[in-house]
Amino acid sequence: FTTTSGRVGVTTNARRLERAAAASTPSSVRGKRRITPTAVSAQPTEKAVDAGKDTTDPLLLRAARGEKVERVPVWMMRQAGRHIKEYRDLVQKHPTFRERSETPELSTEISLQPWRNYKTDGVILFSDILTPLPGMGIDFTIEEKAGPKIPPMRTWDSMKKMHPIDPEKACPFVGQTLNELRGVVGNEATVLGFVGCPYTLATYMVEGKTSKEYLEIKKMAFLEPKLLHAMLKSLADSIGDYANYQVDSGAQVIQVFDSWAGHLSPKDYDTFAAPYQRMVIEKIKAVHPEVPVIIYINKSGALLERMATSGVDIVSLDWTVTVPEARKRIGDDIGIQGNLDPAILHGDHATIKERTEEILRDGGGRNHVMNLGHGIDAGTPEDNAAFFIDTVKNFRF
Ligand SMILES: Cc1c2[nH]c(c1CCC(=O)O)Cc1[nH]c(c(CCC(=O)O)c1C)Cc1[nH]c(c(CCC(=O)O)c1C)Cc1[nH]c(c(C)c1CCC(=O)O)C2
Repeated sequence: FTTTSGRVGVTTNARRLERAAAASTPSSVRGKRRITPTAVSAQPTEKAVDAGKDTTDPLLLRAARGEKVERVPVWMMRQAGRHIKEYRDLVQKHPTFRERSETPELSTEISLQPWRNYKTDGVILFSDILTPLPGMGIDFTIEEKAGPKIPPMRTWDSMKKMHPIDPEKACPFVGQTLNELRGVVGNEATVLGFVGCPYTLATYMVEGKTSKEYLEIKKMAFLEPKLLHAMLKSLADSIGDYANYQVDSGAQVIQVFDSWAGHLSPKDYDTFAAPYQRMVIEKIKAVHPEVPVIIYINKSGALLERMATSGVDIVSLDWTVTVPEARKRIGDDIGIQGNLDPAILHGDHATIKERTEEILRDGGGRNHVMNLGHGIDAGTPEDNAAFFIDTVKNFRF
């Protein structure tokens, strides 16, 4: 694949768009594009599509397209949620995660909290990677302490209840929230949608909960690979449709999380994770070639080259590699997101500033979106999160 070419900015973007256009059938597919009722007022999406490079578009969106920008944009993974006191107060009144994430008024308010408090360049939908599962016939609950719970699916019989998603029917609250967010933030920030990739979703379905060793899904991979492949394929089809529904409803960038794929050996990653990531990404690019896609995997230091060839526009780094190391390995043409260790936000301001600016200098201000290397820790002082965002916004080369 491509290595350092020295071509940056608009040229890179033009090439990306060419590649994306070649991989799709724009007019016929767009003609059939599903415009949902909630998407009707989301006009800016259409404008961005048609205008291509539009300087009135928000900073993060332009940077994610590979355009030259006036400063590096910044947001934080898992920024909406538990590290914010306003959110924890809201949890008292609305105790279940599903209520908070499936009621548009609540999820809109929670999505906006970090934007109002810190003026982040990105506003991410408050939801979860598991949110679309009931729409595929798989129910889940989230226990505040223990996390997600799903009746484990380990047999062909358990697969019988799985069916393709109809996102508009299954998750209208997601469409409404995204549409509302676009209306509120206008061009002042970029609205991000997100999905979980099939392998990571399957870890929750097969294990039934969060896991450390992933032994049940690995047993399935080695004892009943056909069953796991059937599950992953079914997930990929639905998740691709669900991601497109988010874009139709107003999401301007999509981040795909394959958080736990870093636990696989290279051979198993290539067998059980990569092909299904690609199916999701191709499904998005076939309908929305202009929408930047970001991929995140935890403990992904060994996987950078594989992530860069998944069809995405941006590789989100965890903190186990430096930006220059990543650049050497994946070239200058692809975007990089990250990669401050979230634990550094527990440090003092001098340390936060030093480590943040080091990454910004390493990123060179091109094809770079500043972020953490994983989600913000729940115990992070809000003042430190604010200081991190300000540090990035005040930095100049
Ligand atoms: C705790 C948990 C949930 N769901 C999940 C967990 C992790 C459990 C584990 O370690 O195995 C699974 C999950 N959810 C999300 C991911 C991918 C990101 C990652 O690697 O952390 C993963 C792996 C995205 C998310 N999950 C959530 C968002 C919200 C948007 C954001 O702020 O980024 C995203 C992108 C929100 C979420 N999701 C959940 C809660 C209770 C909350 C809100 C409170 C909070 O934890 O901040 C349930």
